[in-house]
Amino acid sequence: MFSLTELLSASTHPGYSRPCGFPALLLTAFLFCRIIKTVVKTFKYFFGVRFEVKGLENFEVEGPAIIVSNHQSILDMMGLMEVLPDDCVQVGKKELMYAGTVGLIIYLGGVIFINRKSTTSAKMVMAEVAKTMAADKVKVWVYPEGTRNCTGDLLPFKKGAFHLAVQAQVPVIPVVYSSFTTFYNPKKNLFTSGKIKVEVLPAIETKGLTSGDVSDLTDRCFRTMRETLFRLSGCPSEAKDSS
Ligand SMILES: CCCCCCCCCCCCCCCC(=O)SCCNC(=O)CCNC(=O)[C@H](O)C(C)(C)COP(=O)(O)OP(=O)(O)OC[C@H]1O[C@@H](n2cnc3c(N)ncnc32)[C@H](O)[C@@H]1OP(=O)(O)O
Ligand SMILES: CCCCCCCC/C=C\CCCCCCCC(=O)OC[C@@H](O)COP(=O)(O)O
Repeated sequence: MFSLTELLSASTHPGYSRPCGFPALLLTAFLFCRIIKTVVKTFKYFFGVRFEVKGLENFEVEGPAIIVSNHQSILDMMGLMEVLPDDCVQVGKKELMYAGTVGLIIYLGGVIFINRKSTTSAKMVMAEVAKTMAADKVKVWVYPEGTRNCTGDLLPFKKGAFHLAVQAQVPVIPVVYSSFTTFYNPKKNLFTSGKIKVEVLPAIETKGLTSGDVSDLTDRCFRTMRETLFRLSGCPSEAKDSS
């Protein structure tokens, strides 16, 4: 079994054999994230983006948790830094690691890389995270849509985050960002000034749940987050449901 620290350094290598010392990497990642957070939190003033955050107290669960949120664009990185708990790492696609300096920074920031093209490999990495996140006392942030989506609605959720929560028997904390559609053009990556509402929702417990409950848990989170997305974006859910 590997500690999350080892996994962070080895998750991109088959067999996870790269050895690593005491939690230096994890601690470095947390420290690094704090610095990144401080820097990125200033970006909003240059970009004219405002954040209105509610429900931060819902992060205050005892021990680790899985955080799931909607993922619309690169702008989410600003939104992420507005609320990111200090003891949290993200799950990201492995391609990001090869993105030059940004890749290196993300790597040092503690991102757990998965291969989306190989369910078996992604499941293996996540199973290791499930085993070790309690010992390492970390929260893990997953984008359950599995890709960026700026349509004003949610894509169907992938199940990895929810398997992870059930395997680790830790709560799921949904976080919802209002739609960027009114001020962001994803094709041109252009945006005007705008306000993003963020809501951290109450934790959903998974104690006692088994793999047979994962689909229901996924649906429950999806419905709650979709309702919240429509509410925060000021768009009536009835209209969306009938489309
Ligand atoms: C300069 C600044 C620097 C800053 C430095 C600091 C950090 C700065 C922030 C960086 C931030 C990065 C942000 C990255 C943002 C992305 O990279 S988002 C993209 C990557 N993330 C994801 O894809 C996560 C979501 N995806 C999943 O969870 C997917 O389920 C997986 C694990 C990838 C698998 O993919 P899939 O096969 O397409 O998915 P799915 O249909 O859910 O599963 C297939 C089957 O396997 C089962 N299954 C899935 N997962 C599991 C599992 N874990 N265990 C058992 N069974 C499973 C399912 O139940 C399903 O079976 P059935 O229920 O249908 O029978
Ligand atoms: C355009 C202005 C941008 C302002 C915000 C700058 C914030 C900078 C903070 C950190 C930058 C480095 C982190 C980059 C992480 C990129 C995360 C991302 O969005 O990856 C895409 C991935 O999820 C899904 O990929 P696809 O949608 O499937 O392909």
